[in-house]
Parts: sequence; C-alpha cells; structure tokens
Amino acid sequence: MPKRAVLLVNLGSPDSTAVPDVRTYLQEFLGDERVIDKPAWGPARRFLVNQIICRFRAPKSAKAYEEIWTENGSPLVLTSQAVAAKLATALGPDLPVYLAMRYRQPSIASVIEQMATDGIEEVLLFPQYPHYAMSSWETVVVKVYEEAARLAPTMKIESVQPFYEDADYIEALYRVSAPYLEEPYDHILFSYHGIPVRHLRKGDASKAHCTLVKDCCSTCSAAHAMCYKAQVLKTTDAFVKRAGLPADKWSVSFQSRLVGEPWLTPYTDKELERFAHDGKKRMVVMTPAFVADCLETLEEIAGEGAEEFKAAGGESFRHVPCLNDQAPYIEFLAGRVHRWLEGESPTATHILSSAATHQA
Ligand SMILES: C=CC1=C(C)c2cc3[nH]c(cc4nc(cc5[nH]c(cc1n2)c(C)c5CCC(=O)O)C(CCC(=O)O)=C4C)c(C)c3C=C
Ligand SMILES: [Fe+2]
Ligand SMILES: [Fe+2]
Repeated sequence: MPKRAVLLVNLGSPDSTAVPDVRTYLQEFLGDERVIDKPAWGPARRFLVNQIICRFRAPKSAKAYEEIWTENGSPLVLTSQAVAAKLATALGPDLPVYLAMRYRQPSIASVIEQMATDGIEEVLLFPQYPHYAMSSWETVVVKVYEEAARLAPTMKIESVQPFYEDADYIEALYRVSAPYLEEPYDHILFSYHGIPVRHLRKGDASKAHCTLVKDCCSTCSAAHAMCYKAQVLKTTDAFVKRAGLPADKWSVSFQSRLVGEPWLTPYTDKELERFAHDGKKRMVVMTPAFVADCLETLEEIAGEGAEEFKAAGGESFRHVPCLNDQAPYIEFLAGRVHRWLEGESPTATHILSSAATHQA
C-alpha cells in the first residue's frame, strides 16, 4: 500500500505586520506572473511590482494587517493550521495532513521536502479555494507540481478541482451561515474577491464566450471550467436554493480590486453605499470565495465595509464568518478525502490547464 497524505494549501500572509515583512510578502505575491501578469516581459513586470506597487502599498497594507493581527499571528495562517489539525484528527494516523502556503511560510518547497523525508508517495493536493482563478487555484497547483518535480520527482500528486458547487460544500456553507440569517435583514450581499476582467478572457480557451456572449457567465458553456465569474454565480445560486432566499433579497458583488484596469463588477464598496441610499438598513454580507477569515473579510468587509455602509445611512451590518475550522467544513474536507481514498477521481470538471494534467 503506498504511503498517502493530504496537502492543504492556502494563500499565506506576511511574517509580521512590520512594513519590510509586508513588502517582502507583497513582492512574492504580486511578483507571481499568474497574479500580476502585465507587462508580459519579466524584468519590466518586476520593476513595476517592486518599485511602484510594493513600495507604495506596503505601508498601507501593514496598517490594515495591524487591525486584524492576533497575538499569535495572521488569522488566515492560524485558522489554516487549526483546519489541518482537525482534519488530521478526523482522518486518523494513517493519513497525515500537511499544510503549506503559496506565499511566505510554511513554503510549498519546505513542505514537499518534509513529505519526501516522511516517505510519502501519493498526495491529494487540496487547494483551499472553492473557485478557479489563475491567481488562486491555478498558481497553487502549478507551484506544487513544479516543486514536486524538482524535490520529489516520484511523488504522485492529484489535485482536488474547484469545489464551488459540490453539494457537501454548499451544505457546509449553509450550516455555518444559517444562524446569521435568522435575525431580520433587508439584503444579503455575496461579496467575492474580484479579478481583472482580462483574466476572465484569458481563462476562456474558446476565446469566444466570456465577456463576448450576452450573459456569458450565467449561460452554460464549456468555458466555465475555468471561468471564475460563472463559478461564483453557481455557488451563489446553489446557496440561495438551499437557504430558500427570496429572489429580491440578495445580490453578488466583487471586492479587493487594484487600480489600473477594469475588474469584475459591481464593486462591493459601491454596492454597500447604493443599498444604504436605497433604504436597505439591515445588511448581511457573506464572503464565500474565502474559506478562512483573513485581511479581506475582517478588515475590508467587517471593518471598512461596515463603516462605509453606516456612514451612508445603513443601520446594522452583519458579516457572516467564513467556514474557518468549524465542524461542517472539516466534515466536507474529510468527506472529499474519503471519496479520493475510495477511488473517485478528484477531477469533477476537467480543467484545461497544464497544471491539472501533471502526473509525476
Ligand atoms: C479568494 C481568492 C483570491 C483571488 C482570486 C485573489 C486574486 C488577487 N488578489 C490580488 C491582490 C491582493 N490580494 C491580497 C490579499 C488576499 N487575497 C486573497 C485571496 C484571493 N486573491 C486572500 C485570502 C487575501 C488575504 C491574505 C491574508 O493574509 O489575510 C493582497 C494583500 C493585501 C493588500 O495589500 O490588499 C493583495 C495585494 C490580485 C492582484 C489578484 C488577482 C489578480
Ligand atoms: Fe487577493
Ligand atoms: Fe464566463
């Protein structure tokens, strides 16, 4: 019997809130060619990222991180560690669980080296993203395969595909959110991390669907195996059906944009202001693109978003916490791992990416 393991990978955080640490993190993150992909020419991109974006952004980001940092470190990293520990307990001693971060620590390379030292032969890679994006799911998968090819070439790795409409994931989302939907509210906003519209077009292998066909991301298409927007709409639809939400009480928006080009719309901050002006006084915001609470949910939504909504006339603002290390999420992860052990291919929707076809 080959020695098997599960590898969870999430995005990662700076080592501390000190500006030099935040700058180092941003350089690694935004220096990733699947995150900032322009200009295409490497040295020019490096100059743009290092000299312009990171230099100016690091002090502002460091302040934002200070708002959410705990005495033990980054919420994203600490929650991911708790998830890994609880999943390990659920799976038992024969199936160890490892955790790595795409940027900073623990690095993918160091964890693959550890798995090789521990004699691991077969790995289920579980990117901690429900939706496909070149800048999230794909960069994790590519990096893991690159590092494995270099450090552990005989290790066999299979990747869990984006689980945006997996019935067990939707059920977990429902179980964690339901208590927050019991109190009266006027509107529920599903706020997803944004991406540049250009990335949506880049992911469309047909080059004939996304942004080119009317209602492209809501109509059925093979392009949607790699369409972030289509996938977040499917998560929302499935959740709305499960929770029985009335049609006129919810909508979708996109947060966390950078300047320089159009990102997916409508933008969350503008929508919160609009709803407050329209007299929707009691707002609930869900953030299902993130499995763990992080800077983007705790500071941008629960902090700034709530302030902006109230400044525009809103009265109450509830952010529904992410799945975090709550039992429904651990049960979903364990269930998905068991399906792998029973021989189900991790490929629910085959992604037409070189990243997904690697076989060591
Ligand atoms: C949920 C999936 C994510 C996608 C898709 C994504 C795309 C994306 N992000 C940036 C730029 C930044 N994101 C930042 C933080 C951040 N992003 C995600 C997730 C996705 N990003 C998470 C979970 C976090 C929080 C990390 C934490 O430590 O808590 C930041 C850093 C903070 C800041 O300065 O605002 C940047 C920058 C781009 C450019 C992009 C797609 C092209
Ligand atoms: Fe991001
Ligand atoms: Fe699309």
